[in-house]
Amino acid sequence: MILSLKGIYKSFGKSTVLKNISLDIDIPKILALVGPNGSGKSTLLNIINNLVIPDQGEITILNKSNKDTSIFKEVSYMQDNSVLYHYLTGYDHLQFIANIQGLSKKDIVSTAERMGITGYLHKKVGHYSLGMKQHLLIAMAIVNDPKLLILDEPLNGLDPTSAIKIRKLLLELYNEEKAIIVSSHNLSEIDHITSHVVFLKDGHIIEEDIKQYEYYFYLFSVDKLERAKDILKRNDIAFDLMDGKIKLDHLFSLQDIAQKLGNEQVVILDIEKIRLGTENRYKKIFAKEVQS
Ligand SMILES: Nc1ncnc2c1ncn2[C@@H]1O[C@H](COP(=O)(O)OP(=O)(O)OP(=O)(O)O)[C@@H](O)[C@H]1O
Repeated sequence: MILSLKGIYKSFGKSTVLKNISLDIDIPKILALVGPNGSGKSTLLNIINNLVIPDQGEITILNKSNKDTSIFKEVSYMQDNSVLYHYLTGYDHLQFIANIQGLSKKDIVSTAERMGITGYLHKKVGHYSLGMKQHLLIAMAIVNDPKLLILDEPLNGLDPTSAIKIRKLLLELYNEEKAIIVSSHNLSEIDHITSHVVFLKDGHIIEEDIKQYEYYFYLFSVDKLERAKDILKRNDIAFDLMDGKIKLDHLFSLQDIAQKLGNEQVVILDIEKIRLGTENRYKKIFAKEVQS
């Protein structure tokens, strides 16, 4: 097990942000941590990285306590760009990590090449755009080739081309047998890059395999709902109701359904083909928050 959380609690004053969080992560895995602003994502990531001390609970990384300094070569934590020094160059930042981690100049150069930042590596960070800073932060996180990579909002400020490149990089790292935890608000990106999602809601986690979101369904609006339900039941066609519409699995033949309803004077007003996806799952889990 690369990371194991057991019974983590954390409060700030009277507000309990994390309640009995337990989670096991093995390699290879790309896991997204998702939740509304203030739900405790950064607090949880900080706790994993021993930057915030939980009130209760245990964190082990590669079967060692997260307080054991020997694990620092195996873990990287990318925070937001406030950790960067504007008066230093990108190279200075990478060299600083290389010195601590006992890495060579070759490691810096190859990481810079992999991240496509060689062209501005010797410029001061104060002159970097948001996307350039983001590339440097990721370079700093991967230069030591860690087994566990924790990235807080890695796609922040990236244009579509850069986002596609980072997505590719994460998949490469996954194929190199890493475990990656990504905190992100970008739900459509999560569909592309992750295998599992952990939703943080009211201090608890809901962990799900993303595969279950990958199915499509149809939503039919009809003029005579009761008659349509009756027709489907008589024809042994399984359906659900959603927002006053008929929800059907995508495997049914649209033509066949339309014919059966039409034969009995039910008019189809609209048909939507919907992919469940992380965003729709999020809307369901956080229905109250989304509506308010
Ligand atoms: N050091 C602290 N002192 C007091 N309260 C804190 C502290 N750190 C976090 N909090 C509170 O804990 C809650 C969770 O904050 P956290 O930053 O972990 O949320 P988040 O999910 O990362 O939010 P966002 O998506 O906005 O980054 C918030 O209500 C925040 O105000």
